[in-house]
Order: sequence, then structure tokens, then C-alpha cells
Amino acid sequence: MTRAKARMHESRSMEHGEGPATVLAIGTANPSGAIVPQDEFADQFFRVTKSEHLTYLKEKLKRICQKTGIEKRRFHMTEDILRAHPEFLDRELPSLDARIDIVATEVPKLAASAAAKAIAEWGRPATDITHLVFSTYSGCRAPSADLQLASLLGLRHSVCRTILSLHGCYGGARALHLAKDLAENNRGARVLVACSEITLVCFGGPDGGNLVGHALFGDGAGAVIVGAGPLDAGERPLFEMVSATQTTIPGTEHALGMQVTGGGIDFHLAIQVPMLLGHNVEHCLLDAFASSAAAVGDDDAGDVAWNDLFWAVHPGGRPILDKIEAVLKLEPGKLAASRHVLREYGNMSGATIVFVLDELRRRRREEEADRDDDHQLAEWGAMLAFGPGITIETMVLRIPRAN
Ligand SMILES: CC(=O)CC(=O)SCCNC(=O)CCNC(=O)[C@H](O)C(C)(C)COP(=O)(O)OP(=O)(O)OC[C@H]1O[C@@H](n2cnc3c(N)ncnc32)[C@H](O)[C@@H]1OP(=O)(O)O
Repeated sequence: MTRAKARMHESRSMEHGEGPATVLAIGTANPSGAIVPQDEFADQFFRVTKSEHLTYLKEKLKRICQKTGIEKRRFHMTEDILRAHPEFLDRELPSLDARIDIVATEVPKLAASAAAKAIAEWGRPATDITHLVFSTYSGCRAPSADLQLASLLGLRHSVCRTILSLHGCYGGARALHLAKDLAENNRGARVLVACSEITLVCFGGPDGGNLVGHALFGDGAGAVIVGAGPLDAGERPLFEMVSATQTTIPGTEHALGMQVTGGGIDFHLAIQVPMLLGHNVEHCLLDAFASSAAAVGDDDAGDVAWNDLFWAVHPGGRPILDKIEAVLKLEPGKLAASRHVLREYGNMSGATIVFVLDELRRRRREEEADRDDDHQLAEWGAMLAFGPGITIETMVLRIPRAN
């Protein structure tokens, strides 16, 4: 190598962060409105949508609700909003503008509540954030929720913003993957990931095709601060983001989808989704662990027993978790953090994975306090999230020993 080339190489490597990116802080938030118990949802939903006469669909929604593994959900939507917007009940009536008017304010506000908690935990000023990656399906406007969030938090005007739209339930994991790439390639970068989802854009009266979506989805926001070394004295790594991959299952474009229409956003969830994920998840994990072995320069690191890991799986639905547990032969309790989040909040699309990471570290602290000296807690883990494509985001995580 010539001296000039060597100098360029050296200065390039000085531009990169040290080591893998890490999760430095996590915050979550939900709308402050009513909490809806899942066993009351069908009665309430058919009453407020004035659909009591559709007794067959109501009974079906009750059967579905019983099998979701959900106990309660939080929504921004209220009966007052519905009274002001009767057009939200009829998909044939134009209502997209009115829905977007509401979520354009509420989506960044909810994200700001989650982000304020993450920033407080991080301990540095919001103006030290260099990049913002915002993911939502609830917005169709520019400038969009990322700019509003930056202004609500008082981020600096030079913050580099990216908005990810309509990635659905893998939006949070995609945003974390992107944050990892940004942090590792820009020395000193501190990336705020924010995911905020409000189902008001999808709300509508019942029809045969949308009952599962109504039974499953809830509102919430998650925020994460991501950065690579060198870390400041007060910064504490929660999860190292060792390697990340994205895979699309060929020929499944029509199995999962979202469609923006004049009457709001429609979801399509094919009945085969849990089975398709079950068939494909193991090879995604094997690929991700092979990449992690290359990343840490240790051939043995790709050689993993699934039960030796901790797990952060997007709880897309109870049968998805059951299927993954079955194909990987996971011991009961391995997906406890995912099942807890599903039970307490429902599927909050892209934001859900942040809740799962938060729950995982909460449980970890309890286990750490309770464990005896002989019992080693899992050091390595896997994060999985899925959405339209069908796309599977996989990330290999590691909890640094000091935590
Ligand atoms: C868009 C994104 O990006 C979002 C993501 O998170 S991706 C993942 C989204 N999640 C899913 O696709 C999985 C959703 N499915 C579920 O949670 C469950 O199947 C469920 C709660 C709906 C039912 O639980 P189950 O164990 O399958 O019960 P099962 O008795 O077989 O089905 C109950 C009823 O639901 C119906 N059903 C199940 N899955 C369905 C689907 N995808 N669409 C329509 N109906 C469905 C069944 O036909 C059955 O109807 P009947 O009672 O009239 O016979």
C-alpha cells in the first residue's frame, strides 16, 4: 500500500465507530385513553360501529378474540372521535384526509413520550442526537412525523432524519438495523430510533376480511438510542447489536399487506402466515449467526443451540409465537417477554419489538438479582420481526457481561 493510500485507509477507519453498535436506552409509551379489555372488545366494537345486527360476525370476532393471547389493548380512538367522524365507520366514504389530520399530530406526540423516556435514561442532552430514524404506517404526509418529532424534542437542525413508511410490523426491527449501520459507520453518531403506530388510520366497521386485524392491533410507541464506541463515561450498553440480516420469503407478496385507500388503510393477513414463518425462520437465524461469527471473528460463534439464547420475537400473533417455539424446539418460557407484551398491549406493529426489548431487560434485571453464582444467564440472543414481503428481520444480540 502506498503511504497516501495507507493514510486514507487510516483516516477512513477513524471515521467508523468502534465495535458493534449497542442499544444504550429504551423508552415506550401508549395513548392515555381507555384501556380496552379483550373480552369486552367485540361487544364494544359492534356497539360503537352500530353493527349489532351482524350477529354472525360478532360471534366470530368473539371466537377470534379468545384465541389471540391478548388481555388488553390501548387506543387513541374514542367514541367522541367517532361521533365527530361518522365517516370512519363506512369504508366507502372518503375519510383518509380526516384520519391523517389526527394522526399527523398524535403519532409524533406519542413518539415524543417514548423518546423523552429513552433520552432521560441515556443521560445526555437531546441535542447530542445526530441521526433520527422514524418508522410508522400511520402517515402519508411530507414533511412528516420525523420532522415534528425532531422539533418536539428540540433536536439540532442538522440531525439527519430518515422516515420509514409502511414497513408494518418489521418497521421497528428495520429501523434498529439501519441505526446499527449508521452508528457503526459514523464515529460518534447517536441514533434515535422511534416507532409510533396509531390504529385510527385502519379503523372501520366490521367485514368478513378485517376481523383478525381489529382483534390484534393496538396503539403504542417505542424509542431506542443506538451508538457505537467509544462510549461516554455515563453510557451503558444494554444489548450489543452483533449482526443483522433481512430476508424476503419468495412468492409471499400477497400473504401480508397494507393498502392505503380513500377510506383508510386496509390490512390483509393470510391464514397461512404463521405456517410460512415457521417454515422459514430457522434458516434466517442460521444466516444471521453465520454473519455474527464472521463479525466477531470466531467460527464457533455461529454454532448455537437455540435454547442457550435469550429471545426477542415480534409477537405478530399467538400462533406465530407457538409455531416458532415448536420449530426451534424452544423450552417453555423462552418467548415469555414476547407473550407478555402481546398479552398486555396486543400487536402494536413496528413499535412492538421495542416493548419486547424493554420487557426482556426488565426480566433480565430481576433474574440477575435472583440468580445464584452457578447459574449463568444467556449471553447471546436473537431478535426476529416480520411484516409485508413476507420480510423477516433477524438480529443477533449480546448482553455485555457487566450488565
Ligand atoms: C401487517 C403486519 O406487518 C403485521 C404483523 O405483525 S405480521 C403478523 C400478523 N399476524 C398474523 O398474521 C397472525 C394472526 N392470527 C392469529 O393471531 C390467530 O390465527 C387468531 C387469533 C386469529 C386465531 O387463532 P387460531 O389459533 O388460529 O384459532 P382458529 O380456531 O384456527 O381460528 C379462529 C377463527 O379465526 C379465523 N382465522 C384465523 N386466521 C385468520 C386470518 N389470518 N384471516 C381470517 N380469519 C382467520 C379462522 O378461520 C377461525 O374462524 P371460525 O371460528 O369462523 O372457524
